[in-house]
Amino acid sequence: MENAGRHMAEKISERVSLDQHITIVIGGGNNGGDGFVIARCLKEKGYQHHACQLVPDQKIKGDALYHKQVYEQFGGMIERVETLDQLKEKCASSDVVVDAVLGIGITGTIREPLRRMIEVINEAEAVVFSVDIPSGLPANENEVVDMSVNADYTFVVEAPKQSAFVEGLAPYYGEWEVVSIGIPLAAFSDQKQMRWQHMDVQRTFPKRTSFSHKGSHGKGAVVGGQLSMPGSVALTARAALRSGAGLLTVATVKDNIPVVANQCVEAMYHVWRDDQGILIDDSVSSLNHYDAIAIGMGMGRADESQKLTLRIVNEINRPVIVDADGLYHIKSDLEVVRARLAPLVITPHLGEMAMLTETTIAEIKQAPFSITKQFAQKYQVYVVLKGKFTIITTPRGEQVVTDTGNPGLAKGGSGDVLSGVILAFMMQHNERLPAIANACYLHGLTADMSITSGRHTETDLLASDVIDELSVAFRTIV
Ligand SMILES: NC(=O)C1=CN([C@@H]2O[C@H](COP(=O)(O)OP(=O)(O)OC[C@H]3O[C@@H](n4cnc5c(N)ncnc54)[C@H](OP(=O)(O)O)[C@@H]3O)[C@@H](O)[C@H]2O)[C@@H](O)CC1
Ligand SMILES: [K+]
Repeated sequence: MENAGRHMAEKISERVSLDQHITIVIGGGNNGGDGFVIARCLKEKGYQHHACQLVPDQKIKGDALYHKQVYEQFGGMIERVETLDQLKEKCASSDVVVDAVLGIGITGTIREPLRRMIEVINEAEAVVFSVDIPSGLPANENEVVDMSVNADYTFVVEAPKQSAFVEGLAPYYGEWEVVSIGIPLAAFSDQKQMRWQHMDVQRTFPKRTSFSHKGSHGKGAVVGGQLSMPGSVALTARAALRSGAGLLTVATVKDNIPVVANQCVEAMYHVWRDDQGILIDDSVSSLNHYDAIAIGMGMGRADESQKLTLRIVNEINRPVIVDADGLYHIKSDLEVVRARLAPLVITPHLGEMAMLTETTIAEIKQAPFSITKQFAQKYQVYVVLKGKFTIITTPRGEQVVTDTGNPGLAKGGSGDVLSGVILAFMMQHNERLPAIANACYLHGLTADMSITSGRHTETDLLASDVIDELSVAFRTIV
């Protein structure tokens, strides 16, 4: 509590000047305890502040009581705020409100008078900094907001909670950052998701050596494309080559080859359907010679495509990434997926995940972590649930989140590019989770950097621009 409060006071002082007035609103649990530490640290720094206790004295116990007493011993004054009018007056005379009323220990609907007090905080013009979580907001997904502080900024203790990544709940946090208090992540319950960050990419990204040759970076294959959609496989292939694939073969229908080859001269080509549209048998078995295979992009939903997808999932003992139309094909026989032993990565967006799990998009938005975890564990697959936050789940149920990317990626072709980056990274990395998480992180970072650099806007950014800009993001980690 001392560490948490001290770090948060430090963060507050980076954003608030000494002539601004701060009110710290304090509740009865350990979240309130953090509030007493913050009040003492801000006092030490010379801030004009009011520490307002919103609950009766008997509610302050344990560590929180200890820190209340320490604050008082330092000459701090605690004001007991009981009425809404008293709270309104305090908020009106403050530039900043520090919200230490309720943390992750809430149960049930928010009781009075705190409920109306939260409304008062939200009506105030002051900037609101929430301690750990906006007061009243559920920490986990799949819960509804009864009454919550609408924070401008939240200092999350040690690890973000699920609600920070759930569409309907995330906005209450405002901007947020993690305040580390030196507790290992493993000590947290699994409701606290791990955000995959830049330092994780730097830590896990494989190094290329000067003795590298094309074979040592893996041979990959991209299987997909039908006559009306040659672009998808080309995007996946180019993204894979730009992401370090040593050798890449595109298996597509015959008439596509000249079109795709024109866009991707570095790849090799293979026909998977003959002139009558019939699957060529040895095109499946030959895939066992590759280090990883991506399938489904621009593939169409014809029977032959379905047959090919299911045969690859069933017969190929190399890592396989299934995207786009391939996801519809595996849905037709998920038992083949469950029976498969080699790694399978699926990369659905919300609609595809709803289709796979026979739920609705609204249900997935409400409980993305538990729905994907259930599916990943049941079918023993890696799931990349794409969205504003991308949730990556392993067959064992471990989950990480990447939060790079922007609306510029919400366009046709982005998924094809991501599949190509995942394919290439899986060819170069022995561990699956870092390979996939690094791909998602860097794909999003590329889109972000294309916009912050001023070279593109969210409106004009194309999937092929992201391929061309990958080097900018890669340069930040090598
Ligand atoms: N995790 C860590 O390692 C660390 C955690 N830390 C901090 O501890 C926080 C969690 O603390 P916590 O467990 O004491 O719970 P907390 O959120 O303060 O809530 C309890 C209070 O809320 C009240 N209350 C409950 N429901 C209510 C309702 N519906 N409506 C109204 N009131 C309600 C309840 O009242 P009661 O039921 O007793 O009447 C009680 O007073 C965490 O968020 C972080 O800030 C850090 O200090 C450092 C290390
Ligand atoms: K809070």
